[in-house]
Amino acid sequence: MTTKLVLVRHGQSQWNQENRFTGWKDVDLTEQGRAEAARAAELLKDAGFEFDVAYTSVLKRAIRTLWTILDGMDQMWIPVIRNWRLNERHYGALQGLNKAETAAEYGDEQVLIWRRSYDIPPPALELSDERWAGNQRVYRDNLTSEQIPLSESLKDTVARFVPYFEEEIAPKIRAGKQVLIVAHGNSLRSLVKHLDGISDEDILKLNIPTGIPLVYELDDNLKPVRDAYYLGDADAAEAAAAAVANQGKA
Ligand SMILES: O=C(O)[C@@H](CO)OP(=O)(O)O
Repeated sequence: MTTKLVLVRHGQSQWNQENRFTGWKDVDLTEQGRAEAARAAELLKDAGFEFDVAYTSVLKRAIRTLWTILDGMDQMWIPVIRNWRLNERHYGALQGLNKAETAAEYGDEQVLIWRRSYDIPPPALELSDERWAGNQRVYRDNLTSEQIPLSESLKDTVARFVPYFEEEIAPKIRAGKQVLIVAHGNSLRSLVKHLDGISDEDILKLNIPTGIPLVYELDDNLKPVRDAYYLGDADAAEAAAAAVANQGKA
């Protein structure tokens, strides 16, 4: 049996627009981001998707994207599960800084390592930093202090998200349920790495554009039976991914 799994990165956020490292900062969608989410709904509706369950993070840019997609598809009734394990990779002390300005200060190469390397985390937050996620009820009440990151590499994101995917989401896909996951650039990179078996080196080159549904067709072992593909205009998706790559240049 082949089952489809759809991944969507949230639409453009306020800090995407301002080109700032975002991570766990809970910024909302821009008008353009809302329009991207509405367009994603159209593409999914036109392709005939009927979802059984949806997963998202506890960050509003992803939640609102999911709401907009389900609203546009008239499938708002399906179960929605929010979990912090789908959150964006924590960007540590870089959260809030402008990416191009950071590249001008530290160099494009260093910013590429912070943004895209597999196992090198950005500089860590101090526990006393007001940006520390433990100051917010959503994390203080639901996570242990060890689970609240001060910074995360992609490897750390894989370690918190992929086991959740395997334990919670994979059984639904194996049972033939049509699953929608709305998450973030780097949390989705960690899942794509897992599904496609991308090496630690090659994952550096992978960029995911905002608001364009990425479709996987998976066999019973959750191996892709063909390359995953973006719905809609493939050239536009490729150009949007290239633009994401360029955000970290001076
Ligand atoms: O800022 C972030 O949290 C992410 C996603 O928006 O950015 P980047 O593409 O630089 O990893």
